[in-house]
Amino acid sequence: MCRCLIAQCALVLSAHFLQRIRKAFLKASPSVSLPGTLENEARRRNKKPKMHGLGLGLRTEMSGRARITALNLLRSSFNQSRSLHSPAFATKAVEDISGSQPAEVYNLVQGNWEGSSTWSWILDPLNGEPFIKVPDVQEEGLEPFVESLSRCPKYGLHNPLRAQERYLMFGDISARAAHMLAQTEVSDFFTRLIQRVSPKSYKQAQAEIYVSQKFLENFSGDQVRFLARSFAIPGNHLGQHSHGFRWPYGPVAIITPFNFPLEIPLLQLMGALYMGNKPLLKVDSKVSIVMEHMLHLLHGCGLNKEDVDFINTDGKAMNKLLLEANPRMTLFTGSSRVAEKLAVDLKGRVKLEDAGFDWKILGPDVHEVDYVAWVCDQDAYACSGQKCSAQSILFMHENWVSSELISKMQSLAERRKLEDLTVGPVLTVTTNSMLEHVNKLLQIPGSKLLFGGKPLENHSIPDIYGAIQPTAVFVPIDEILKDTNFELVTKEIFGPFQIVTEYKQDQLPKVLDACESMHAHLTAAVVSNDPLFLQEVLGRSVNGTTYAGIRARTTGAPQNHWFGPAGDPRGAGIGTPDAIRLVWSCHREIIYDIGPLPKRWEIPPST
Ligand SMILES: NC(=O)c1ccc[n+]([C@@H]2O[C@H](COP(=O)([O-])OP(=O)(O)OC[C@H]3O[C@@H](n4cnc5c(N)ncnc54)[C@H](O)[C@@H]3O)[C@@H](O)[C@H]2O)c1
Repeated sequence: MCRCLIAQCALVLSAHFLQRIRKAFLKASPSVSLPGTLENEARRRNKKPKMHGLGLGLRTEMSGRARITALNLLRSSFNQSRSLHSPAFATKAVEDISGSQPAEVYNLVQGNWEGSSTWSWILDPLNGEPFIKVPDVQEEGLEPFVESLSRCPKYGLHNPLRAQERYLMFGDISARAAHMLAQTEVSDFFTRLIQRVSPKSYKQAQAEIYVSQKFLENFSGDQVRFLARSFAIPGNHLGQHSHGFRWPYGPVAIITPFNFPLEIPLLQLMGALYMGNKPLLKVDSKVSIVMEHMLHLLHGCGLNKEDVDFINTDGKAMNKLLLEANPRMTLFTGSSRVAEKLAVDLKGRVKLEDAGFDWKILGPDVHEVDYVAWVCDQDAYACSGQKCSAQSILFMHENWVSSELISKMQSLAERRKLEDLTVGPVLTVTTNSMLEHVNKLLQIPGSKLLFGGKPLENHSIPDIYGAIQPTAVFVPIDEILKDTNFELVTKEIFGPFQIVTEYKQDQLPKVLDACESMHAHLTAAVVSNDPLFLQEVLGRSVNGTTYAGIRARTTGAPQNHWFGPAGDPRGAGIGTPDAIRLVWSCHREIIYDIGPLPKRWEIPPST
């Protein structure tokens, strides 16, 4: 009762405070619109915001730096006023974000939340309405980000010999953030926010929160300093010993794609911070609203605002920023095309998590058909196939052909529906290009459509995105291996699509040749409990995250095991202590040699 009264008073007071700030803000700068009210303001003055077509959507011209301090103030008071209804860091309730009530995202640079002179609109993947306004920093607006990164020395914000208390600080921040993410209200907020921008089922979106929460728990307390564990080796004489340290890179950049709006950027960001780096984070603008909110949460948990910069811009401007700011290391997660470009532009100072063309081989022992069919369905079609670990090709041993595997996979695929987002918009491949790909495959002799292959119906997903039924195309193994077909068949389609093929007992070498020839070696699954079969396949393949056994899957990047490609020295990892150490720190050896000199030491002859 008493608590309820206090809460009501707090609500009235914070609403009152917000109102005062708004009035003061408008008085100080009458030509400026408040967050979320640009359109209202423009309407009031009988003017439309200026818009130009740009990539995904539209741009609007906004006023400059003068309003920023007031905006920062307003945003923090707005947060306070919402805190009784939504998580305190939420700038808008998820269900309110829409064409009529668009959300706005801000950049964070040198400790300040800022807008940009140019903005772009993100289109709602479910109905095409412009629903999130995001800064679109142009090349001439990069300077503050370059300047901010340049302030961080190469020896980082902390390292094993300096500012050691920050290791403990990050342990505390992680503990608090883990606690926050464990709250149902917070977890539900992030789950639904992810669903809004990267449509996937509630369970799939929630898995990102779960993994992030467990990851933060894992690095609570003293675990951050344990990441920087060093070692010492006795030297050659008295006073000499060598110490191997995990040293930060200092200024670093993180670039992440749209498909895991929280998990990928958060885990990489925290890893970078734990090891003493200052990261500049760029998340695909389509989904950056999620990390913007996570940064608010982290600030609430004690993260210094100057420790991370956050930019919303397109790939071209980001590329330029990297060349100008010259981060000591860039972690890139995304397509192989961009990965290869950055590797050259940044002269190899990169770690890469790029495309996946992930294979699954079913061995000779046929059992648990229902289970295997269900895992195939999840691997190929959950998140509408938009996981880098999605099952791209299924090699079936001949013994599985007479089982009901394919028909079971088909019925599972047909259960998927747009209403619960078990199938939904594909954000980087259009319907036409996916269907065109299917048609090209069907020209290959012996190939056939197993199921799917049609556009989704009765929806308002805009044409810039894709919408097709979960689809499987059969292509004979001998045809796959032909030079004329191999590239086409092994092209990653980042949507609900897979290739299926079968092999005879004596054709296993052909299957392994196909896997060897693929250029991406991210995830794989060997579905068999036959130890000799497992040994043969595992010993002749390379994929970085490989599941083996009758329950094997291709997807799954939990915090408890390494996830990343193998076979490439530039390959990064995510999630585990090893991944963090490999990606976010380098080895430094300090050889202490303090003497004393041996008694009666004399200068020896030159050598
Ligand atoms: N290996 C992994 O862990 C992993 C995880 C998720 C996604 N992926 C891959 O990501 C791809 C899907 O994402 P996408 O199509 O959006 O990828 P993408 O390469 O087009 O974009 C990824 C990010 O890079 C930015 N970017 C684009 N060009 C850039 C440039 N020249 N310089 C700097 N930044 C640039 C984008 O704005 C985005 O933030 C798939 O190939 C998928 O397999 C890999």
